[in-house]
Amino acid sequence: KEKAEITKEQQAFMKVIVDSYNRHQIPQDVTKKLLQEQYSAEENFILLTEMATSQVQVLVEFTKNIPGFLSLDHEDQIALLKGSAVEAMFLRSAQVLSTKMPNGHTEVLEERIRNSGISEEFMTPMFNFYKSIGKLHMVQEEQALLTAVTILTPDRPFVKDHPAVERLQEPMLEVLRKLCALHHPREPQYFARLLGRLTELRTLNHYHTEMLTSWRMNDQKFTPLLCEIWDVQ
Ligand SMILES: CC(C)NC(=O)n1c(-c2ccccc2)cc2c1CN(S(=O)(=O)c1cccs1)CC2
Repeated sequence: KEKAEITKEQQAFMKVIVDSYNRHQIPQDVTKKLLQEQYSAEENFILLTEMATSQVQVLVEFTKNIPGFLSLDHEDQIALLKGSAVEAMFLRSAQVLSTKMPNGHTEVLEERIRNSGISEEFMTPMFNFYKSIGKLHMVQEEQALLTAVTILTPDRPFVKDHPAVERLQEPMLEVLRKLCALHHPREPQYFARLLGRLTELRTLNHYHTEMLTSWRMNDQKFTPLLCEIWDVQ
């Protein structure tokens, strides 16, 4: 019985992460811009650059609030951020798309993303991922914890102290497991399905690297922050 109950300290721990997750939303005006009048592919690209840049800023703030993160080795902190930035961006994108929007808005948003200079071959895996996340109907706490679990993945490139990262990720996974049981009582495999999405997310890293090189061809500009976090230029 006690295995299923979320303890008092787990509640407090989760509250810190969920509050931080909710506090660091992407400014609605940026998403609103994507929904306004017709844009050219170039303008859509610039809007996505703006959104992705602001999401990285939000990601850094959220990560700093993860209990214990700031006591990790500083170089490992950077390695975790850089290693998870693209996955966190796709996870956030999926969450934005799966949030209830006024009818028609999701389609417009999809249209803008499809017409932003991203080659067709990356659209399919990207939108498949968005759909597979949408089908899970995650509650906010699950979204926040899944993002924190993604950031605290010990086997990122250049991470030196794996055990220290595992020690932070484990309690997150434990709370996430209990949350899944609590919010999806009729789906005993829900937690496993959630973690399965993280595997799908990793494949998007590869597509993203390919996207970047294809963009480099027709000299699309990124912001200094995106270049820094993605190791481009
Ligand atoms: C919410 C934010 C984080 N999402 C976002 O910026 N999106 C979204 C997106 C998805 C659903 C709703 C709203 C937007 C689709 C794509 C991106 C960014 N990337 S990118 O970072 O590779 C990029 C390419 C060119 C410049 S930046 C490309 C694909």
